[in-house]
Amino acid sequence: MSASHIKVPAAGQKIIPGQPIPNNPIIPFIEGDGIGIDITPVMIKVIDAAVDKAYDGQKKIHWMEVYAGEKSTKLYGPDEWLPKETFDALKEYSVSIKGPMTTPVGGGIRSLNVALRQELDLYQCVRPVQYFQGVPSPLKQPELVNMVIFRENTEDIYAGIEWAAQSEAAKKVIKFLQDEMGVKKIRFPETSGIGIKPVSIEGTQRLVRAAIKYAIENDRKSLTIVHKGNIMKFTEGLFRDVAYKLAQEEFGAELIDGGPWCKFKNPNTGREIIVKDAIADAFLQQILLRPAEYDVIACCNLNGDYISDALAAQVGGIGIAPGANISDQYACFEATHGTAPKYAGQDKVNPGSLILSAEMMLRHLGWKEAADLVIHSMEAAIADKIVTYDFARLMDGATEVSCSAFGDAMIARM
Ligand SMILES: NC(=O)C1=CN([C@@H]2O[C@H](COP(=O)(O)OP(=O)(O)OC[C@H]3O[C@@H](n4cnc5c(N)ncnc54)[C@H](OP(=O)(O)O)[C@@H]3O)[C@@H](O)[C@H]2O)C=CC1
Ligand SMILES: O=C(O)CCC(=O)C(=O)O
Ligand SMILES: [Mg+2]
Repeated sequence: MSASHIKVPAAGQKIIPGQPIPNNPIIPFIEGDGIGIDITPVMIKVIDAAVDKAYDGQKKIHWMEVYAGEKSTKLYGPDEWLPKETFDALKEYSVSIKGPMTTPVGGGIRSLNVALRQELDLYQCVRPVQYFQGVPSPLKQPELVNMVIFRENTEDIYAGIEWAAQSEAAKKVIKFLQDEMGVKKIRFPETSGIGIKPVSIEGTQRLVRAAIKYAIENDRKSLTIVHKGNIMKFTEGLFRDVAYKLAQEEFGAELIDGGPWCKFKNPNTGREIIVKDAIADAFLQQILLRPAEYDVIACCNLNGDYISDALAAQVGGIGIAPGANISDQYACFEATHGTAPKYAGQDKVNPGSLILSAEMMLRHLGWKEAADLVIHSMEAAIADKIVTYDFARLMDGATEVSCSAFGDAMIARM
């Protein structure tokens, strides 16, 4: 067994699900690879300042570093990408935040990000996409973009069940498909890699249920089920059908003009919530041309990955796109973007995405006042045109500042 490297902060208290949030919670964080080294300390500094200011020193997060990715291999040993004590800490302390982690393309290790989501069963990937006044955008009316993506986070082709072309395993699977399943459509069976796309009724139900509850609690006007069910009938098509059925059976939605669209009244506000669907390719053009028509989005894992970055681009890019991975017990907050390796260690990139992920975390803890301060100070810095390179290159008259200076500009405006 490898040595322990996690130092538990002496003064903090554990968050225990179902119990009130202590004033001094211990929050584990993973610094992350690549630009993790730049954005994570800035996020911590900004969040500490917001909490201190909002609660006059009465509340304080006790950050506890836990290790994954490249940093972990240096501490624990060359093959220790996700040590057991990291998993254990993320579970034990229940609310955490992480920087991005590298996944090599083609070969090498499988995604540590995906492994974490699977191991903790963080089945909801929640990514709000909203416009901040003054942010550069390719849209004429970016203020019309206000969506929240609920991406299924544990299933789909993203789960990484696949076999390399020409491997014994791929040959075996292809032979099984041909001999026992009557499959005749594999165009080049000798040289095909094979991937499996599991999409389940339970997995879809729990994700869509969470999305609809969110729509109710936040008085949103519609839920759009985004899928490619015309082509992948028994996976993406299943996702669509199960989502509609759940809206009807659990939330009392009634068909509109014979369906499949349906609607129900928000029990809290009496406002109608429309449940509709869109095929993923057409959806990607609609969100550019008619963003106001979309609100809460529910989709399978891979579609959610693509939609997240595409939508982020409409309101400033992935430098400012936050996210949360949530289960019924645990929550692990993380930016939408990756490790942007060419910028690593340059104190250059936008820390906004991770800061806004932490802002979601503050709201999750019920620390609304501190979360509001984060939003207001970011809006104020952007309004003063003090921005990192990604915004500066698209804005007239902007002052380009470093990653850490942007954090300081936020703190100065709290
Ligand atoms: N959850 C996670 O941990 C994720 C991990 N990854 C991993 O990250 C690695 C790199 O992936 P890659 O495809 O390059 O995608 P990245 O998201 O890392 O970066 C793509 C581009 O997005 C822009 N960008 C990203 N982050 C920021 C930021 N904070 N501020 C400003 N601009 C930013 C940059 O654009 P520009 O060049 O125009 O300046 C960058 O080159 C891969 O190994 C991938 O698997 C990817 C996504 C999520
Ligand atoms: O795990 C990775 O490397 C990529 C993950 C990703 O792009 C995402 O979850 O949005
Ligand atoms: Mg992605």
